[in-house]
Amino acid sequence: MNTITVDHVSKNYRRVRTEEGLWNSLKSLVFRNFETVKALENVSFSLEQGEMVGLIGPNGAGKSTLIKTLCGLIHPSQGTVKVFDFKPTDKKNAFKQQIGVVLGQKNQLWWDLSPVETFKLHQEIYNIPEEEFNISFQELTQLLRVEHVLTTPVRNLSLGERMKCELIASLLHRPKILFLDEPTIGLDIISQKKIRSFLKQYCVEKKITVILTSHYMDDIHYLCDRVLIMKSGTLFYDGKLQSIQSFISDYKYLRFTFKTVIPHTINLYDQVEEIDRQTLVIRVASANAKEVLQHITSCYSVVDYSEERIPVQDVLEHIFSEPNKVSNGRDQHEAIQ
Ligand SMILES: Nc1ncnc2c1ncn2[C@@H]1O[C@H](COP(=O)(O)OP(=O)(O)OP(=O)(O)O)[C@@H](O)[C@H]1O
Repeated sequence: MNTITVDHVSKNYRRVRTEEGLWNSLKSLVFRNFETVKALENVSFSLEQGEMVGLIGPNGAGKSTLIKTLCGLIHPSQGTVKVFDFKPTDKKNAFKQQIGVVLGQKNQLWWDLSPVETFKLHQEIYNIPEEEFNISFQELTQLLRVEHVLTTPVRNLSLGERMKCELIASLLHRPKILFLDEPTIGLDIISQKKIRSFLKQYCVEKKITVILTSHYMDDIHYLCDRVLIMKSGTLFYDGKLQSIQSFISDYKYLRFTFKTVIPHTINLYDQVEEIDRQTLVIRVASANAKEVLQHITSCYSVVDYSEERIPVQDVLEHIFSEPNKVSNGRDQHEAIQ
């Protein structure tokens, strides 16, 4: 069953455009020039119950706009969004009960209250029965190991402790969908790992549908099989994370291990990715790979050779820096058909 259906959604913002200079700034107080920003353009996809999906893209790609549209915070300019059977912008209480939101850069915890006081407030807001609240509270605080900070004012908590409490606040009412916008931002590696493994364990067990926005690819790798890549407001790619490596077919990585130290005479071709005493990894255009391979193996003493998959990070860099070329489908391969 689909929990989220986004059907040909576009969102345009109108914003004031001011020209440079004092005179133009003054003039714009009276005569306003507006420009339209296409933050989302014809975006369609659907998610099934329990799917964990990574939403990635460069700055300004439209990720936050999409999350806000799904939460009902903004109206789409065109198209429809359905979350279960709800239209998010109707903001029905029954809809709000189904979603949890964590925005890494914004607090939902009250700064001067302790976490437990905010959790009690959430109990009131979401009308959570006492017994249900106690069970969720125990389970979440134990899993995230925050029992020792529950009565400390939020302003005195570390970033990691605060983020764990943010997660608890968003899950106490047992939502079926969780929107996570940069949940590990600014955390040290150990705290990032703890939050990731908690999310994996908890969300898989409870079959919670998760949309995760993160600039840390480790989060996406660990938690999401499927990724939605946004670029300039369009859904550029929708498919398995592993499949994006085959997205770039125009170059390859070749790894050579030489019998002796790499000779100075060697032509390093397109690009050296890694070079050590006896090891060389080069990035070559796929069309030239065979010729390069033949040349190196015939001219030099190579003891080992392999073709390597292009790291996901490099594929993304390539996608983000390329001029827009939309591949809007379930998977790159499906999209092209
Ligand atoms: N309230 C707004 N009014 C006008 N333009 C906006 C508004 N909010 C966002 N935009 C514009 O819409 C585009 C998409 O912005 P959005 O915040 O959705 O991108 P994003 O992918 O979340 O970026 P980031 O990774 O930097 O958070 C950007 O060009 C942004 O300047």
